[in-house]
Amino acid sequence: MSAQESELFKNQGKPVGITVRGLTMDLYGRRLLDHVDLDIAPGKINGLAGESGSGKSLTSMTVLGLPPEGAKITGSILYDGKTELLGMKERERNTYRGRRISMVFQDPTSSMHPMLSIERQLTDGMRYHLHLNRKQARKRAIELLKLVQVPDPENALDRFPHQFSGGQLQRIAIATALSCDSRVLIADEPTTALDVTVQAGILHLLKDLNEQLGLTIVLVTHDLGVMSALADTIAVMRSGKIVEVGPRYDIINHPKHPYTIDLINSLPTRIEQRLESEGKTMASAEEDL
Ligand SMILES: Nc1ncnc2c1ncn2[C@@H]1O[C@H](COP(=O)(O)OP(=O)(O)OP(=O)(O)O)[C@@H](O)[C@H]1O
Repeated sequence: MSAQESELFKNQGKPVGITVRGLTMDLYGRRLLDHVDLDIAPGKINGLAGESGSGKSLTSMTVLGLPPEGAKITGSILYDGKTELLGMKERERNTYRGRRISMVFQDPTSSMHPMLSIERQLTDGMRYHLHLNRKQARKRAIELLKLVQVPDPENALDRFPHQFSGGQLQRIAIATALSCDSRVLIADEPTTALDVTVQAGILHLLKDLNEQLGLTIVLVTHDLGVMSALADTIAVMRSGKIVEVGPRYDIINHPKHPYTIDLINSLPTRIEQRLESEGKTMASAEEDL
């Protein structure tokens, strides 16, 4: 089933954006984020790039509402142009985390309990947030697994995380992230741990969810190859700051900041080698998506 055919996300209203302004974070006397301005555009795939340690995950986790303990944070994070998330009371924040904004990680098992069935992983959130009974939650879980194209959903619900491949688990993690109708999905290195064919399947799924459901996606990755295949816009981070932002084409083809130029220059060999091993070119890989 394609995302368009799913009944799950009907009546969701328009896509939602998030506006980050002047986001600054200090922890143990160290400045980790420095006046980050970021427009997460509604219904778009918003890329956030930069090498390891540049602050991508800290920015994402703060937007999700899970900054590190003890961090001093200033600035503004506006949900849908009107609701200030920063400084919101924890109880209210909880209704945004997982219900409006969700996240998937590089390692899908990091957000799963190894001893709980896929049904429990998928339905706990819905039962708590959406107040569904077990039967209703199971029905919705089956729909969600169909949406992310996990084969034989009924059977899958009775199994455990270790019985699935990395790619299938990432699909299940995406289904869980969307289980309570989130309108913004932050995908932090969602394909980094997967081999290249499985990677293409997950990227395809994210694009489908974005286009068909109007899901706003923040795609966080150091891999500009993944970025160039998927993102509408790219923001480049370095040392806790955004150094360059623009449409994907401009950033990939006409980068201005020396750091972005270095990132791009380190890209072609890696990507081309990877695609060549599959008998593909960059252009054909994009057509595949
Ligand atoms: N909980 C924490 N306590 C202290 N420092 C932290 C914490 N989390 C991140 N940092 C530091 O903040 C900086 C940015 O880290 P962050 O994880 O956001 O980078 P990143 O760009 O996402 O890289 P990676 O892809 O490796 O996660 C790094 O220097 C990191 O060491």
